[in-house]
Amino acid sequence: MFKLVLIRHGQSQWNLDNRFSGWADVDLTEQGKAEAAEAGRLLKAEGYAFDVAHTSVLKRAVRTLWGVLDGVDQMWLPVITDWRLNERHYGGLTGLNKAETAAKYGEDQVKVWRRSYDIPPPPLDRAANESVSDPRYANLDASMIPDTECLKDTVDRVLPYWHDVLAPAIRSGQRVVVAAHGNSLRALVKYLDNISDEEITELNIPNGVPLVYEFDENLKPIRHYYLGDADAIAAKMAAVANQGKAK
Ligand SMILES: O=C(O)[C@@H](CO)OP(=O)(O)O
Repeated sequence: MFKLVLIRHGQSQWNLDNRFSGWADVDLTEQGKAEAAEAGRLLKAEGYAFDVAHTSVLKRAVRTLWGVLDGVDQMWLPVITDWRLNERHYGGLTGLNKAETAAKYGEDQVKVWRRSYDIPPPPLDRAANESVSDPRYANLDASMIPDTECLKDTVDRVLPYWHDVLAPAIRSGQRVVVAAHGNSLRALVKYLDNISDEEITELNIPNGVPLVYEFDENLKPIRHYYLGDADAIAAKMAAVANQGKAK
């Protein structure tokens, strides 16, 4: 049996401010750092240790990974950062307040932008897209840098990472931890659990909670579960869903 541990970053400043984040490189709040540390403690208490760690090129995920690695006392572990694990690009919504956007365009429209499988938010103008000149993406062909993404677009970049990097590592026996984002993890989980385009609209991933996948020898998922208090996790998931309400 193979195992994989996924974790969405802890609370970020823009999660707290209820702003669309996407590729904006916002940091964790103190609560977010505490969530990462708690996740590390939980993993240590449950006997987890890893051989390799993967994360995005965004500091909220990187710093969450640091908290996890500190908790399991493996800060020496190889860490691979890759843009393909980044949050979904939120296009022209980046930086806007979610509740204000819902008040302006309606909650249904905001749910379409947040959770529909194949309808992207309005794109950024290329000239306003700071990622194009950001050195962290310098090795990427400019045509690969999105101006917006729907979940399907995110699936299209996350799945090659799964097939080319993560799955071979797991199959070779490596114990892998991945610290990423709400929507890059939704993209991966959609594939792993064969979730339909309709059902994925209702899936929300909580901040800073380890999500364990167990696979058979063909890397077919046997089961998955979050580590931690079930009621607290359910409340965190509901809070994510409710961020799109006008209030
Ligand atoms: O703002 C974002 O980038 C994401 C994750 O924080 O939000 P949402 O849950 O609205 O897709």
